[in-house]
Amino acid sequence: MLAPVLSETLVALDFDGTLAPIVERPEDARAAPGAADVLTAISNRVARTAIITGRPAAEAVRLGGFSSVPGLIVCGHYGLERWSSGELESPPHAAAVAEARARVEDLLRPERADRWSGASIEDKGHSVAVHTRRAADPPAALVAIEPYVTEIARETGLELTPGRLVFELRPAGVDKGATLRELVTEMSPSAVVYAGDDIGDLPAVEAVSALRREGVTGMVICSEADAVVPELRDRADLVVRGPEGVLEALRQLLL
Ligand SMILES: O=P(O)(O)OC[C@H]1O[C@H](O[C@H]2O[C@H](CO)[C@@H](O)[C@H](O)[C@H]2O)[C@H](O)[C@@H](O)[C@@H]1O
Repeated sequence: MLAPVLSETLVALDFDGTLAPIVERPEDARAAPGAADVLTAISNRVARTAIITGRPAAEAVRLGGFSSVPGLIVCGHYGLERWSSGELESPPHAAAVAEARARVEDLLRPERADRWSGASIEDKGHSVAVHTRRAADPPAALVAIEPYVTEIARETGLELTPGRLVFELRPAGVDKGATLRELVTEMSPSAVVYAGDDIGDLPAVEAVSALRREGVTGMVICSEADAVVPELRDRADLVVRGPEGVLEALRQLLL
């Protein structure tokens, strides 16, 4: 399907769960073995390769080992930041994030945290994430903490974004769909491939559907990581087993 337009294709990829296996501690995540080589091979054949991630852009480059992938664009914080050719564009931090961080730190004090004991904060600068993967009962801890982080989001004017055993508090108005659209506007590709695994990837999947209606060839790859997001799996053209499966699908595109 893509072979005739491969050189005019934009390949956009999520990071955690798609290029990097899910691990217990966010700081321990690394791209699957061979990921940088596959991205290099892809970049040499397509119009553009991009990563669109909830991570800070420079962190995704570092954890992935992607600094020398030719022409790679990394859109961090869902598109708030952009890294390319070693240069990072990043707006000033929103003041509301500092307030949210203090409120979350308070929530996680041991004397308040009985129902989400083991939950941890990830301070991402432009946003704050609350993870429950290391709680005794991670899904129950996520449910228990939800009303409290919802209240923090409401009071600080930040957006609450759910993910894999995580809630993120981040500036509103940016999502992976809008960011994918921006890249398409800049590059006018004939085809778009998007690979993701989580709820935060759904706006990009929606953007691919809209692009198809406009005549752009689209392909969605769903990475089934440690859990499945049915709305994503049901809309995917290809469902693969985690980052290893994503890399294999990308290799197949080159054949
Ligand atoms: O858009 P992504 O690249 O998928 O990033 C989304 C969030 O991923 C990270 O959290 C997830 O992966 C962690 C490491 O495997 C895992 O421990 C956690 O449970 C997952 O939710 C990252 O920590 C967040 O900052 C990203 O926004």
